[in-house]
Amino acid sequence: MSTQAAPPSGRVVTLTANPSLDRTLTLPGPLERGGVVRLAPSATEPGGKGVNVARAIAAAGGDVVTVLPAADDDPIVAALHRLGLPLATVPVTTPVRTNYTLAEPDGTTTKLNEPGAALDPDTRTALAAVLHRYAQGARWVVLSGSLPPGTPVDWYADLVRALRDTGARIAVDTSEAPLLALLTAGPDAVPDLLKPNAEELAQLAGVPEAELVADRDAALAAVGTLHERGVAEVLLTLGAEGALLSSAEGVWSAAPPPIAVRSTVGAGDCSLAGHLLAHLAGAPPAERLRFAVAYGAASASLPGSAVPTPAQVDGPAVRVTAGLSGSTTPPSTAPVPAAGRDVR
Ligand SMILES: O=P(O)(O)OC[C@@]1(O)O[C@H](CO)[C@@H](O)[C@@H]1O
Repeated sequence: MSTQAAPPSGRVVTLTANPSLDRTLTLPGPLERGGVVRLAPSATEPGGKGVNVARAIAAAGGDVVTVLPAADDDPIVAALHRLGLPLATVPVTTPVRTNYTLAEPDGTTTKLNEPGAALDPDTRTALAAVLHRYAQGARWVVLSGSLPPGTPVDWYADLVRALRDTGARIAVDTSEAPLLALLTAGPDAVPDLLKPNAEELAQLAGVPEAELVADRDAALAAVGTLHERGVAEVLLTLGAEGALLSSAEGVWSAAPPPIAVRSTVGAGDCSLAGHLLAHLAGAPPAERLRFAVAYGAASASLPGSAVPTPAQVDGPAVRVTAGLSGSTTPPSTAPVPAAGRDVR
């Protein structure tokens, strides 16, 4: 169990352009395709990557606002109100998608994500305006998750450019075409922090995912290609293998404590939240990584898309190493926990 040395200071604003209601189906045994499965009662939680980041930050007492498209009477709005999460919605006429998680007893997590409804150009413009307004004076803006169908793949790049005059740092966690578009959009569209997982980095670097997970030098070389494109800080989450943080200040790697994995959904989002909470508390890079891994592990040990409270996060249990094979960095005054495979 761990608490931060200082409380998080400053606002975080997250955007979830393609939010979801996450329905977790808990299977009594291994999935048998073609059979009838009698489920335990299932739970539904508000989700989408930016929503999860915001929930974890709010649970730690951080100042956070989450921006999303949703009708006022959409169940996700009521669910977020119940959690007390400050939100700014742009109204739409289509319901928020439902994403399904199949959770098997051995911790295997299978995700079935609906595409979500398309956003019309006016809604996109309104989302960008709301985001810009809340970003004024914020410390971080987080752009997370897939883009709804039909959204130009370079929309995140446009948002990064538009947000620059707010002075907020910008973190991005996305995948596939939007991630590629972001990294090829030019130097004025580069985020301050990128949080790929091994699969995403492998796609970007053209290297097999297994190689990145097994070989830290290969992972570091691939991360280097992101720095070459101007990304200042990279948080590479490696599921059960921990994570790596790289910036001009150096490189740190961290291994999570052994945990019983219940659901890896949202573990990557919680890792990003842990990093941001540590940054807001003034923690140095090694501690930011410690918090990232500790939060990811705590998330993976919880069911469904649940996010941990600080009391569930065990920072000192995370082994942080300076460099790839250097000496272990003991916890400073700050703490936190880490992850199973980070399923999108
Ligand atoms: O379809 P996307 O936007 O890539 O991911 C959506 C999603 O899988 O991400 C979160 C976990 O990271 C879940 O809450 C949500 O269902």
